[in-house]
Amino acid sequence: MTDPIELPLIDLTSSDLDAAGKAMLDAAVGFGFLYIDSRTTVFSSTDVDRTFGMAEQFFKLPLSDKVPYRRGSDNRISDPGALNREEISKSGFITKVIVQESVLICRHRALNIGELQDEKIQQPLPESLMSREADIATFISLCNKTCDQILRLLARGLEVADDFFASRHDPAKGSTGNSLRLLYYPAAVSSYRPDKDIRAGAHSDYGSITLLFQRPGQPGLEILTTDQKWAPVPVYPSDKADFPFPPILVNIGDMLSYWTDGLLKSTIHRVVFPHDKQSIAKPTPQDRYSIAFFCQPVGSTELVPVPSKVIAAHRHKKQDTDPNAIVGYGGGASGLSIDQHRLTAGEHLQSRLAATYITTK
Ligand SMILES: O=C(O)CCC(=O)C(=O)O
Ligand SMILES: [Fe+2]
Repeated sequence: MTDPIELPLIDLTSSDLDAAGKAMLDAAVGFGFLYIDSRTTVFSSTDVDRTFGMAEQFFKLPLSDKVPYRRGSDNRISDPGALNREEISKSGFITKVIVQESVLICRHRALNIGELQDEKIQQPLPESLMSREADIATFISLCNKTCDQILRLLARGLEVADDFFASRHDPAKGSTGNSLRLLYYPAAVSSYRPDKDIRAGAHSDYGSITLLFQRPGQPGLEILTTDQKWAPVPVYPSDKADFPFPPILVNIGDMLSYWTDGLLKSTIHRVVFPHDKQSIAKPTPQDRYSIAFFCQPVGSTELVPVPSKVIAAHRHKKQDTDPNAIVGYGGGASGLSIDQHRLTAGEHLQSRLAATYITTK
């Protein structure tokens, strides 16, 4: 097995914005993944613990109470009924999914909460969550604030206006398709097949950035390194400080990678049953809970070229090795989709969602 990966730990409150922007950009270019130091975020440990508490309460409901909240085609309605049944086929993901077999069983349960409107939940949810609407709204607004801080630092690193990305992700400007996903990965059971079973299959995320909250002692995420090896991502970085809660793991999604002509990496990742913790031969196979927040631009945002010299330099370098590469200023190749109109963020997301979910009745 590959050694755990050492990801950079980024401080969101640094007064040296140029240095913080450069550190953020280097991590996004080098790994596509990074930690945000939880001592420097807008979240308190109470905000995080409370949301995990809601997730535990929800996933402990009897199955019959959860089935009505299965996901609809708009990616908003929840999906907890997909108990061990979510299937990802070889053709399911457009290019990036890696599966050993045509069908892989992903052992997780997820509840997607779509964008709120006026702090109100827009989908049916069980009473135990509906009654916590204000807490959910608070958590989502802290996630949005964190994404805003990250996008500003990335813009600083790319040497464009600080609000280049942030203003295009402002939920006040229109619907974004942002979503909060509560995830539960049950511990291995006796029928667990170490060579076949996986908790979440290999994939890249679709949007701009994803925030991932994890629990102490519940690892499982792995990323595919440039030499095509799976490297575990520890819940805590090796220089373990006194964090109030595990650092927020951030990864770049396909859209931001496309938008920056591939400079920022949308890295393939998966969730496994870590052998040391999850083998059923061990006395206590463990559950894993995580919370993901998927951040996207306002749907109508045209993925216009990013006027960044850093991206231009990256493209020129690519062109040196491939004379047919198109040189531009961000925007994904020439910034135009195949039918020659500028792709919007909403179109980009819909094309990925449509290709991913297979209805399994
Ligand atoms: O739960 C995790 O650790 C990762 C989840 C994930 O990658 C996803 O939902 O896209
Ligand atoms: Fe993911």
